[in-house]
Amino acid sequence: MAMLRSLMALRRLQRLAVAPLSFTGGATTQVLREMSTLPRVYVTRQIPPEGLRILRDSGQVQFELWDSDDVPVPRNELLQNVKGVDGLLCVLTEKIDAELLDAAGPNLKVLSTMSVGFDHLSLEELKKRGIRVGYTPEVLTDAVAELTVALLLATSRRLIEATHEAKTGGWGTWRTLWLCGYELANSTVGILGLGRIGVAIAERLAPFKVKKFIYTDVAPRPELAKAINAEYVSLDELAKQSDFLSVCCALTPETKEICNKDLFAKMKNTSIIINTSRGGVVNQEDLYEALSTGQIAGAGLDVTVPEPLPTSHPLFTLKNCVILPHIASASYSTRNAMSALAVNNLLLGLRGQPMIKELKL
Ligand SMILES: O=CC(=O)O
Repeated sequence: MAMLRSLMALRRLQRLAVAPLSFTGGATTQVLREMSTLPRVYVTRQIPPEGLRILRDSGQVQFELWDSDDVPVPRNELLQNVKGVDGLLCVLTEKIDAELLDAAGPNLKVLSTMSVGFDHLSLEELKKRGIRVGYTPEVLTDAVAELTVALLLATSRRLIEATHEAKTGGWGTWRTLWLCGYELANSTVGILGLGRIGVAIAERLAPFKVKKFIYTDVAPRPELAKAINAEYVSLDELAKQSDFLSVCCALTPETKEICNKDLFAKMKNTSIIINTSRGGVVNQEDLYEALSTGQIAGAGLDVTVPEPLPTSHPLFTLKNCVILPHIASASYSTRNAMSALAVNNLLLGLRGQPMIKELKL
């Protein structure tokens, strides 16, 4: 009888433990923390339903989540909410640094970020503490490549300017050179940082009759380059030869502001730069100068510093600069796949098993 009672109590506990808790620090949360022995997880954002379902159905953890997608968890609350957790699932708006890891304390074993980029994580601090890190590459490659092509065409064929003119009375008679842009046919496309995403972009651009693909990286990547018949060149040559320069590299100390006035000075005045990696790779003051003086023809940016870019930023005043609010991976299927992968990485990590996608620290 006693055994039956404890079994029933355990079942009840498990049900409670896997219910999503959107209250932070309330009495209910406190009671559940005290009752359950399952590993504790904090999720810093309301994640897409696929990931949430896996987390909820796993029965493996008790979790709390910041129940909003519109407002990131304030830093102070985050520091409070991570106290004592075993696992943390974050998105790219959270800075995971020594202060946060100290606030979490020694129980934290696994961090899973719902992003391919990891420049918001202090890898050194994570490594020092023996915390394993999961991330979400590959599942977003198609979406990012697709958006990059869309942004490239919107910029090179001046689509945003054109719809604005059509809507606001600028559309007069058909004119021979009005709203002319640059075409991909017979062009040279340069890729700064050749990885899966760079290859996927090139594969999509090739049918537009691109003449040549070139790329640069820390070293040649012959296996990847072979797939798209791309030639390895220096950064200087990349700047000089590219009609379209697609920035696809990770943000690291080496690539920080690698697109600066020296690089823009080497580019053709008919060239277009597209950045779907991280805003920090581009020096925005130098970019403004290059665009406003006609040193280069246009820029398409999905990423900026800071994000959101203030509406008063000078780059917003330029017709030849198309700015998107960091949406490269924003398709329903991809964001769901990212959330599922992030949750599975977390659960596997907490079980001490290899993650599906784990960063080597
Ligand atoms: O920018 C998006 C990501 O890193 O996933």
